[in-house]
Parts: sequence; C-alpha cells; structure tokens
Amino acid sequence: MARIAVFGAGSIGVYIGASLHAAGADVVMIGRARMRQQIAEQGVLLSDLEGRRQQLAAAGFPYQENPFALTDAQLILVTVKSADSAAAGAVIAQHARPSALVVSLQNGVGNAAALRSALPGWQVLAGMVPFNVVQMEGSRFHRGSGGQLMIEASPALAPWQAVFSQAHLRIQPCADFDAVQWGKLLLNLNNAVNALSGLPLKNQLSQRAYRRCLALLIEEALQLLRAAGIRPAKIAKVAPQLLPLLLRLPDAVFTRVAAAMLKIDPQARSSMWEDLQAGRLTEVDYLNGAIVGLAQSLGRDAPANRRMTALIHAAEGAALPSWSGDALYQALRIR
Ligand SMILES: NC(=O)C1=CN([C@@H]2O[C@H](COP(=O)(O)OP(=O)(O)OC[C@H]3O[C@@H](n4cnc5c(N)ncnc54)[C@H](OP(=O)(O)O)[C@@H]3O)[C@@H](O)[C@H]2O)C=CC1
Ligand SMILES: CC(C)(CO)C(=O)C(=O)O
Repeated sequence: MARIAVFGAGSIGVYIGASLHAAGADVVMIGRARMRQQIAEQGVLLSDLEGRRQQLAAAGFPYQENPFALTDAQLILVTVKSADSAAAGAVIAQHARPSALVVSLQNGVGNAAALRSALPGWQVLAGMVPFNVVQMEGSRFHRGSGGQLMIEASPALAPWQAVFSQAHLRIQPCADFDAVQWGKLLLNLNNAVNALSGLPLKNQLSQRAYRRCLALLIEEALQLLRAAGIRPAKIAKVAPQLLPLLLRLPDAVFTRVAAAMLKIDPQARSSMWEDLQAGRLTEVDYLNGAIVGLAQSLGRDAPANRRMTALIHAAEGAALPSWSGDALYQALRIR
C-alpha cells in the first residue's frame, strides 16, 4: 500500500496522522522523542467537537523519531511550524525519494516556497488546515472546530482523495492557492489576540473588546492586500472585506449574525497560545509579520500588526499573558 509520512508530528500532524492510521492507511508520523514517549505510554485519544472519542493503542502506533522512515513515503505531509520548514525540507531531501509528493499543511504564506527551495525538482503543494487541534491531558488530540483541508489543485492529489475521505479528512483542491493562504492568514491574525488574551477562542471571540483588536489588524491587512493587488479568498462564512464590520458589532448582534464563526469547542485555543504555554517561539513573524513585510515591500507601514508582533515577542518565554481587550486595543493604537 502507498505510504504516507507526516513530518513534524505535533498537534496537527498527530491528529491527521492518527486519523489516517485509524482509518487503516499506511502512515508513519515522524517527530520528537517527547511525543514518542508520551504516545508509547498513553497511546492517542482522538476527539472532536462532534463527539468523536477514539482511543488508539500505543502498541503498533506508527510514531518514530528516525527520519529514515521517509524512505518509503509516496506522500509527505509537512506539519512543522513555519520557522522549521527549511530544516524539514533538508531532512526530506536527505531521506525521501524525489518522486514523493510533498504537501505543506502549515499556516502562513511562505512555507511551500521554503520547502521548494530545499527540494528543487520535487513536487511540493501548498495546503491549508482550517480546523483547530489542541493537545490535552491523557495524550488527547482534540479538534475544536470544523472545515475541510484545502490543497493546491494537482492531478497528483487524485490517488490520495479516497484515503483522506475514509479518515473523515476530505480534501478540497483549490486552483488559486495564494488567495486561500492570504484568506487564512487574515483569520490567523487572531492567533496573536487569542494568545495574549489567555482565553479559549470561543470566549475571546465572544468579547467585542478583543474583536475590535482583530478588526484593526484585519482592516490594516486588507488595505495592504488591496494595494498589492492580492484578493484573499473567503475562508470563513463571510467575505474577507466584511470581517472588520462584522467583528465590531455589539456582542448580542455578533453572536446571532456570526453564529457559524463561534461554532468552536469552548476549550479550543489557537496554536500560538499553545506555543506560549509550552515556552516555544511563536509563528508571529510569519503571520502578523507577513503583513508588516507586505507593507515594507510597498514602502508603507503596518503599525497595528507591527506592534502586535512586538507584543508577542515580548510574551515569548515570559509568564503567560492575560491582556484585557481594551488594554490590548490601546497598545495596538499607541502612536
Ligand atoms: N494547532 C492548530 O490548531 C493549527 C495549526 N496550524 C498550523 O500547522 C502547523 C503545525 O502546527 P502545530 O501542529 O500546532 O505545531 P506543533 O508545534 O504542535 O507540531 C510541530 C512538531 O514538529 C516538531 N518538529 C520540528 N522540526 C522537526 C524536525 N526537524 N524533525 C522532527 N520533528 C520536528 C516540533 O518539535 P519541537 O517543538 O520540539 O521543535 C513539534 O513537535 C503550523 O504552521 C500551524 O500554524 C494550522 C491550523 C490549526
Ligand atoms: C484554526 C486556527 C485558525 C485556530 O486559531 C489556527 O489556524 C491556529 O490555531 O493556528
């Protein structure tokens, strides 16, 4: 059977890899010793907001540290954080076959390009994970929101569609993937707001004070995208251009009008909050920082996203933050 490798299996990689394994696919997850030990002791519990709870035994669970496992892979899913993409590409180049299809399942707009630079001549596709996964007590990997995986359209995807569908991970191929990545990045501007709030996503997004911060960041990004001639795709239920207006609505109206946006498990958190909590560096340079970089390329500034990037860097390695929405809004607007 065709072999799938998940490279850099943490929250997203274990959730996707374990779902494929549970559905009978031939998959191997490659990651760190800490994760391998945790899984060897406790197995993996997959859960989701629709009520799934599936315990997968430690015995025979395909997780290992050795990248040698890449040798037989025909499909390689890359799920490392953005700063690790170039190094991941180098390891893949060393161990895998150039005929393997590589798919980046990462946030940000530059990871597929980073992988392509490390893997000249390989087929690398950009992908997008719309849902959220948090690691919880008991080696539990919990999907706290919904949506379909999106991957850059290519005939090379066809043999994999059925395998993913069997694992309840339907793949939606998309032609204009730049638009998809920028559309997702707009939503990921909330990762930093969420991380600084210290609150679960649903609670944070239910409070107008935090939504005003996000509206400010998105509005600034939309102006720059327009100036650069980039049209972000609609990833949420509403068009990107309407997001600032929607987010600024009073709580009572927002909870009714944007009920679909709040269809999130009360325990779900952003991946950036997970990074702060684990004492790791975050992906802020690849999210809010990408807006600052876009501004610079246009000879402009992105003050709110620039300040947000600095606030997150200040929080990295420090005690877990718990900003109020109003204080954060003021900090993002300080001249
Ligand atoms: N978590 C979520 O809900 C979502 C995340 N995403 C995106 O998906 C991507 C992955 O995120 P997430 O799963 O949360 O990240 P995690 O940090 O949980 O997982 C990545 C794992 O890869 C490991 N890793 C890094 N480099 C290597 C290497 N060279 N060899 C082996 N293992 C390596 C990391 O170990 P170590 O930390 O020790 O380096 C870590 O365990 C990110 O781009 C994120 O933005 C997208 C949608 C939702
Ligand atoms: C799913 C979402 C948008 C949740 O914040 C995410 O991409 C992340 O946590 O990185």
